[in-house]
Amino acid sequence: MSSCGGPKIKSELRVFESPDELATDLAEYISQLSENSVKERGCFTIALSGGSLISLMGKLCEAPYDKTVDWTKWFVFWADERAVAKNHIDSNYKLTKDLFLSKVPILNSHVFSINDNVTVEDAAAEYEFAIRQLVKIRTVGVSESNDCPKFDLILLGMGPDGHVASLFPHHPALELKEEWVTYITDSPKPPPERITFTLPVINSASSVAMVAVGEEKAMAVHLATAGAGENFDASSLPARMVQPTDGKLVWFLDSTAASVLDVSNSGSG
Ligand SMILES: O=C(O)[C@H](O)[C@@H](O)[C@H](O)[C@H](O)COP(=O)(O)O
Repeated sequence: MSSCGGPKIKSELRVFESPDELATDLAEYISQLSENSVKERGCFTIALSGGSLISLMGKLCEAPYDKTVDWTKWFVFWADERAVAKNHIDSNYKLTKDLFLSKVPILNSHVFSINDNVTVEDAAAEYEFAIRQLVKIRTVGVSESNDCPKFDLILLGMGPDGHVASLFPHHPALELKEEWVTYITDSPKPPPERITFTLPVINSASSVAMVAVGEEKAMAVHLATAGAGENFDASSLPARMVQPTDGKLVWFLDSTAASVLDVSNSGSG
C-alpha cells in the first residue's frame, strides 16, 4: 500500500495493488474506528452505500474481526437506498444482508433500513425522522458545528461520473442545506427512485471512507482528489464535494482506480 495526502483537500489516499489488499486494510480500518467509537461513545454508527464496496467489506466477517469487533454496539444505516422492496435484487439492504449482515451478529433492532411500503418521498421523510430521534437519544452523535447527525463512519462508493451515495452530477439535491435525507426520482443509475443522505450529513461524519476500484473510476478519482483546477465546477463531480467539516476522509483505491493520479497527489501524509 502507498499512502499520501490529497494536497488541496484534507484527505488521505490509500492505494493498493489489488482489491483483496484493499479489503484487508479496509477491514482493519473499520475495526479500529469501531473500537475507538465504542470506547468513546459506547456505540458505533456506520452508514453504508451500495455497489462493490459491500463485497470489499467481506473480510470484516472473517477472523479475527468476527471475534474482536463488538458487534453488539454496531448501529447500521444506509447513506442511500433504492426505493424498491427490501428483497429486490436492486436493494442495497438485500445486498448488505446477503454479503455482510447475515454473517455478523448485529442485532436486527440496530439495523435501520428504509420503509419499502411507502412512496420514495415518504421513505426519505421517515428515514430522516428516525435519525432525528436517534440523535435526540445520542445513539447517533451530533455535529458540534451544525447540529447535523455525526455518524462515526460513512462508507461510500463512487461512480465513474463521480456520484456518491445517490448524489449525482448537477443534481439539485447537491444544493440542499437543511434536509438530512432527501429523495430523487431521476437517478441516471437505475433504479431511478432512491433516498440519499445530503452533503451536510455526509460532511458531518467523524470519518468518511471512499472506496473506488477499477479503471473506469480513475479520472473521477483524479478530479475528486486534487486533479481539478481552481475553477472546476464541483457540482459536476459530487465526490469532490465530500469534504468532512471536522472529520477525516480516507480514499481506498486499487492501483487501476489510482492510475491517473498525478504527481501532485503523491507525497507523505
Ligand atoms: O446505490 C448505489 O448505486 C450506490 O450507493 C452508488 O453510489 C455506488 O456506491 C456507486 O455507484 C459505486 O458503485 P460500484 O462500486 O458498484 O461501481
